[in-house]
Parts: sequence; structure tokens; C-alpha cells
Amino acid sequence: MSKLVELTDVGLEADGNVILDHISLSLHGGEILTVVGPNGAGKSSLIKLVLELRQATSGILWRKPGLRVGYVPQKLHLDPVLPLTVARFLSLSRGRRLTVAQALARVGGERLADRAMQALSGGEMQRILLARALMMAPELLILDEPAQGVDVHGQTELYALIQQLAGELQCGVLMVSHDLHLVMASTHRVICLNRHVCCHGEPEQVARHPEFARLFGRPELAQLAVYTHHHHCDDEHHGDVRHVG
Ligand SMILES: Nc1ncnc2c1ncn2[C@@H]1O[C@H](COP(=O)(O)OP(=O)(O)OP(=O)(O)O)[C@@H](O)[C@H]1O
Repeated sequence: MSKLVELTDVGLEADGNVILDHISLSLHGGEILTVVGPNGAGKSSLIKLVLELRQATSGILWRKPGLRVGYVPQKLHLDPVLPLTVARFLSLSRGRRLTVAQALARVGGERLADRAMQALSGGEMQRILLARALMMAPELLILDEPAQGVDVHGQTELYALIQQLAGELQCGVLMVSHDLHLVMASTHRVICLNRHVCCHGEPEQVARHPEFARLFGRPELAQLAVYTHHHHCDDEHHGDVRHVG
């Protein structure tokens, strides 16, 4: 599968504070990478770097040239009195490659087409935001806590849907989640972030890593520590390479 994004030793500072320190990661098509970490760990900042909404202060951020990125934000702020149906909302997205009906079908939301956006439940809203991100047939889907405001059953369903879409569309998925245990079954790799990469690997390995256990308050799990570090020695930096710092 082709490489979509690669960060090599990336750092981000703002107002003299280190927000991200020596971050290295890569993501390929069809692969799901979940970023977990405590509040203030730099998860949203990392997503903003990959979205090119912020610029790294050091290191190299490479994106496949012309990469199509679909983004699902944590929340959508809508005017409560704005008359807007789901179909109309989806039709407003830029760079469309799918029809509204196709995007709704992808997320199992066909029956929601004529519903007012303001009348959607938390789970329905997240599906519609996902449908919007799919409208331009993304090669990379970026999701910032996609299951926020969704009950536990709905969260499990949503993560399963994301996993299904990544397989069907062969797009890469980069998502932030607060609950590794809910997302575990639906992700290939996990990065535990606390400004730097604390640990990195398959979900079971990260869940049992002492640093993860310390951050998430399960020190007893540290006894079970298994750690596999995946080195990415792939050096093909061509295309959209950005050298900074
Ligand atoms: N432009 C900025 N200037 C100064 N500090 C910033 C800036 N942007 C982010 N920060 C700080 O960087 C840290 C990381 O923020 P970020 O929102 O990336 O964390 P997060 O892991 O997404 O947190 P949360 O889980 O609470 O959403 C925070 O301490 C935040 O205050």
C-alpha cells in the first residue's frame, strides 16, 4: 500500500512551549492509526499538522503529493435556527466525487437525507460528518475523537464502521480517541502521545505498556508489560517534503 504521510522527528513549539517533540510516524493506505493520550498531550495539534493547518517548527512532514484528505471534526457548531437538511448539508461540501446518496449509503444513513441537521442524535451527527468527509473520496481520513457525544453502543458501531470503510475504500485513517479499550478492535496501530511518543505498536501491546498504564492510571498493568517498537527506516522522502527548523 502506498505511503500517505510521514513525519520524521517533527517538533512543534508555540509561545516558548514544546507542544510536540520528536514525533516520527508514517501511515499507509488501508491502515488505521489511533492516537491516544491525556488532555493537553498534543493530539489535536498533531492532527492540525497533518491537515496542514499548522506548521511544524522542526523536522520533516511529508504528504503524498495531491493527497485527498477527509476530516471529521470533534463537533460541528450549527446555528440552531438555520434550516438545513442533511442532504443540503452534504451537497455543500467541496471537491465532491460521490453523490449525496452514495455518501449516505456508505455510512448507513439513507433514511436521514431529509432530516434537519439540528434534529440528529449524537451518533447520527457523527455518521453524517463521516459521510461529508467521504464525499471527496479521500485517500486519508482524519477523525478527531469521532465518538464524542455517542453512547458506548453507538461508539462501538461507529468504530466498526470506520474500520469497514478503511477496508472497502483502502484509505488510511488517522484518528484520535480517548478510549483505547473501545477502539482496540478497530485499529491496526496505536500511538500513545504525551508531547512525545510514549509507546507505539499494536493495540494490545500499547494497552500493556507501563507508560500507557501510568498515564491512564492502571499501574498494575505495567507488570504485564510487553513492548514492541516499530522502527520506520523507510527513507523515501520525495514529493511534498517540508524541511523546517
Ligand atoms: N497556539 C498555541 N499556543 C500556545 N499553546 C498551545 C497552542 N496550541 C496548543 N497549545 C497547547 O498545547 C498543548 C496541546 O494541545 P492539544 O489541543 O494539541 O492537546 P490534546 O491532546 O488534543 O488535548 P485534549 O485531549 O484536551 O483535546 C496544550 O497545553 C495547549 O494549551
